[in-house]
Amino acid sequence: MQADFWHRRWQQNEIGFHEADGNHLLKAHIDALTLADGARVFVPLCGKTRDIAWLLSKGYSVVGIELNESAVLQLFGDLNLAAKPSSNLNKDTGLQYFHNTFSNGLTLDIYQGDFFAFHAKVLGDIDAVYDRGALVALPAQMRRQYCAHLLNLTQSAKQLLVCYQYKDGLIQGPPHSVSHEEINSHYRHTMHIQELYTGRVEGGFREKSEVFESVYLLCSHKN
Ligand SMILES: C[S@@+](CC[C@H](N)C(=O)[O-])C[C@H]1O[C@@H](n2cnc3c(N)ncnc32)[C@H](O)[C@@H]1O
Repeated sequence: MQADFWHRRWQQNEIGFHEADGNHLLKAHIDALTLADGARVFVPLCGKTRDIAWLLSKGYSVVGIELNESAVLQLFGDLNLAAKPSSNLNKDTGLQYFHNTFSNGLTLDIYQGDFFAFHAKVLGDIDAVYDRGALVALPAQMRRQYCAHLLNLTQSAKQLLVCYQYKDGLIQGPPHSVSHEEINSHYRHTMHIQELYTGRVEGGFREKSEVFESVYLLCSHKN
């Protein structure tokens, strides 16, 4: 059901969530993640986000997962890279794998398929998570499962999380409104949650101006 919704969006090119210049909050707050050169950043539900190009340009490797094949092909096309799946469907997960190693040694690994079928051993080691448009893309009943799976997959890696908030019924999600309280309820047991920024979304969404965006830094209690 959910999958059909997203495949239709991509097929009909209804991708208003895609930002031609990437996300300004990532650029403003990346330093909060204190990443080492060459760090590997996981971008769940990545679409064809230009944030991947930006992360690569800053010297980070990127691993992403995206449901829709056309989105993955467009992502590689936008990066002027050949998009050839490296192997057939992974038998355990049903995921296709697209890979590129750049001349500077950075890597881009994109898995195409269902995030909920992704395994920690396929993902490998990562240093941080960047979630923009992933948690907020999912309906309320899936968000708890998403957060639990994300923590599991990434062994509670530190995370930069971008969320939107608006009054009930102002617009029809996605993006869904995800409150600070809800983020606490998903992550506080495992992660320390720091709100780095909240402000109005410039230009609003669908002609509604009362929409706010927030950035959170999540760090495991263990670190
Ligand atoms: C709102 S878009 C955000 C994309 C990207 N993060 C961005 O900021 O442009 C959500 C994306 O999640 C993908 N998606 C939805 N459910 C998914 C799932 N279960 N597994 C993998 N990707 C999924 C959709 O196809 C869509 O491209």
